[in-house]
Amino acid sequence: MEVEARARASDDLSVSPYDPLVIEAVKEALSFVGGKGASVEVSSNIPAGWGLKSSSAVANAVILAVVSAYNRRIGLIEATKLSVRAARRAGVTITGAMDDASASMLGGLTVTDNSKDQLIMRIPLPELDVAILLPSWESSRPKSTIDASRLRKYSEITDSLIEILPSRIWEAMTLNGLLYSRILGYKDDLALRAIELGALGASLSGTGPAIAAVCRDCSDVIDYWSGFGKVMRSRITNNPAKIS
Ligand SMILES: Nc1ncnc2c1ncn2[C@@H]1O[C@H](COP(=O)(O)OP(=O)(O)O)[C@@H](O)[C@H]1O
Ligand SMILES: O=C(O)C1=C[C@@H](OP(=O)(O)O)[C@@H](O)[C@H](O)C1
Repeated sequence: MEVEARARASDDLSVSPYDPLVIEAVKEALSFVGGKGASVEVSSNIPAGWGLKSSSAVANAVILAVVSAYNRRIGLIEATKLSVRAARRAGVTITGAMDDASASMLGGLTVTDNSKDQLIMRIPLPELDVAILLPSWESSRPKSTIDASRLRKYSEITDSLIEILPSRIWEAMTLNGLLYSRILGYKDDLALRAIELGALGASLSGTGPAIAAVCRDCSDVIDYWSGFGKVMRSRITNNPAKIS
């Protein structure tokens, strides 16, 4: 799944689609390069508002495109920090989501402290098969519908799963997903069924409602999940964001 942003330096600001996050990301990049304006177009095949952190990928792509339109260079971690700031300003995140933004920017698995916008570790992953289900009875949800203060009450438990990394990544994914499904009121039976069908890990994705499974071969999970909504197939990547 990919986001592409094309940018041209200009004297004013024009963005397509016209979206608060895209505007905030352009502004962050302009303030980094000291530029006046940019014309930016974004295209993405990541469904927005399903827990797949489409916003991190969009903000990352916009930052890199605008910086490069001004013929400037930026480190990927610094670019991620600008992207997180844009996401906070646009109100599309609870914590800033440095975890998701850095994973999208750097590839692989990243562990972060979102309260400090700090990258703690990056772990390369086997480039396994991934199934994603958008359940037909659910719909996309804005982040503002989530009670962040209630989620924070579980942070000791979710943080404890970091201790089983890097050896037990898929188990941590599954346990984290079970807990978040329960807290946020989603059914967890389809993730559990994926485990029974051979997935290494299966879980609510982010704050949902999408569900994701990681497998050596997700064909059986995809056949089963197809009866419950739209299934997308992807692959884990360790590749960083590309500037071309
Ligand atoms: N293709 C896109 N073009 C422009 N903005 C997008 C696009 N996809 C996502 N976004 C931005 O990301 C936001 C959704 O992100 P978010 O609420 O974090 O949901 P999720 O992480 O579940 O995808 C949208 O409101 C929009 O600001
Ligand atoms: O907004 C946030 O701070 C977060 C949202 C979640 O992602 P989604 O937006 O994809 O649900 C989650 O994965 C991430 O760790 C933190």
